[in-house]
Amino acid sequence: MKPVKVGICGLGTVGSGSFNILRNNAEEITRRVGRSIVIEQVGARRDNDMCDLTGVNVTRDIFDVVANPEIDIVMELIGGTTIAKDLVLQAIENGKHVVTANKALIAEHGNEIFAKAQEKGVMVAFEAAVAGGIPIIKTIREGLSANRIDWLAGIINGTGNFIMTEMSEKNRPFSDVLAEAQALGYAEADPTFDVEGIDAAHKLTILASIAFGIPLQFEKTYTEGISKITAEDVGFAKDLGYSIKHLGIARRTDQGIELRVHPTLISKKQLLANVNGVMNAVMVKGDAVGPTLTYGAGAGGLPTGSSVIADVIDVARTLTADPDNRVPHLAFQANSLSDLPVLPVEEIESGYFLNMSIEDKAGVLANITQILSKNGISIESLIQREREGSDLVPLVVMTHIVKERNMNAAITEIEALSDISGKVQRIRVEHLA
Ligand SMILES: NC(=O)C1=CN([C@@H]2O[C@H](COP(=O)(O)OP(=O)(O)OC[C@H]3O[C@@H](n4cnc5c(N)ncnc54)[C@H](O)[C@@H]3O)[C@@H](O)[C@H]2O)C=CC1
Ligand SMILES: N[C@@H](CC=O)C(=O)O
Ligand code: NA
Repeated sequence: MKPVKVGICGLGTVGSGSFNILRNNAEEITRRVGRSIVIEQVGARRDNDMCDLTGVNVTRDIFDVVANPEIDIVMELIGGTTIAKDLVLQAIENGKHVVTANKALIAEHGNEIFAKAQEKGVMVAFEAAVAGGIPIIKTIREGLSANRIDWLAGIINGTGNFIMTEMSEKNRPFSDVLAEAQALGYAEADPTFDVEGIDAAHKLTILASIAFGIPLQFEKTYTEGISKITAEDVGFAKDLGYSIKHLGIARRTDQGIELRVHPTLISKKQLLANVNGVMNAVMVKGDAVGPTLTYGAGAGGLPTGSSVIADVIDVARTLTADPDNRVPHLAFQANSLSDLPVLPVEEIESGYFLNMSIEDKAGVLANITQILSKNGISIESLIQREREGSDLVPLVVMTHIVKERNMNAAITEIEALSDISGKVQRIRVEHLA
């Protein structure tokens, strides 16, 4: 059989990892596909020392790749949402299948891209876009397709988890760990995407769409990063039996879909609480299967390349299939997507960990508990400690589950008390059962 011909656009961390996997595992891949997959052309601004480009047709203009009539599959590995969007739309227009690792592109422009791909009868595959090397898209879209998915929750940013782990286990400064994550190729081109939760929000947007059959709605995803978490928060959480993890959570409720990314306290007994470093893990709860957990490297050239090339293989195997019989891009048939609303964050329900600095005098604690009770919030546990050399002492309150709106009202009232210094630190708590 004729070989399948691919064109690689972008030869950075993921591009070079994918290039080397295709080269090094060529024989295994041919045995799996039934024909070989060859690199017809590479579009790169510059060569990459990690790749032996001897004999490879290299162009400095990535649009040469999408125009190349020999190429069946275009791999978009440049990142960003401007040139990458033009490139992918042009590839589709030219009848090429596309494999991408670009979560920002899929989360923000996927609805348009998939509509165009459907019109043209081509596939756009994006396993590498969520949780790097973990086959989570395939797991939800195919492995769990018999289930009504109730919720999913995951550690879906490797850089953030690496930073949190190194800071809490080795007391390393934030900026050092971030610099190391960048050197290792884990971070986004703009690392605030990792640190402020934007990258995780892109990924959660995609996961929620394929789990619940809703259009991609990145702009409605509630997003908080890890930058405001202090060593004191981590210490108190530990004393209470919890770890703080940056989670993406998507949950179906009677009112709609909760879609949120934020630091979260989870019991140390949860498997997720023990996912450290660059590793990612996603729990998915289906009505038939119950809870499942998928775990693996969330970033890095070879792990991410593993997902990119798995997609290339999938596309190569189904090149000749009738487009109507392929797995739909968003797991559900495009004309069967649901208009379930994404809930505003005030409507979500959660437990809360509150950490505040209060004056060490009679009556303050009573005022705080009264405000909480007035807003329908019941306390699960409470820690008050001395702080050496200060009249202000930390007070930590853990609450039972309550609506975010009630918690907002209580925090506003507490912050207005004269015996409270500064803001109340609020971290949500999840029990994931
Ligand atoms: N690094 C990682 O672990 C992961 C990255 N991703 C995604 O994969 C994509 C690529 O990321 P990385 O490989 O980390 O980035 P990178 O910055 O290492 O590589 C991107 C490459 O594309 C090239 N490039 C950009 N614009 C170009 C243009 N117009 N013409 C030619 N070359 C161009 C750059 O020169 C660079 O070599 C991004 O969408 C990223 O979000 C997804 C999962 C994991
Ligand atoms: N910057 C991302 C890369 C993979 O998606 C991360 O750290 O998870
Ligand atoms: Na993946």
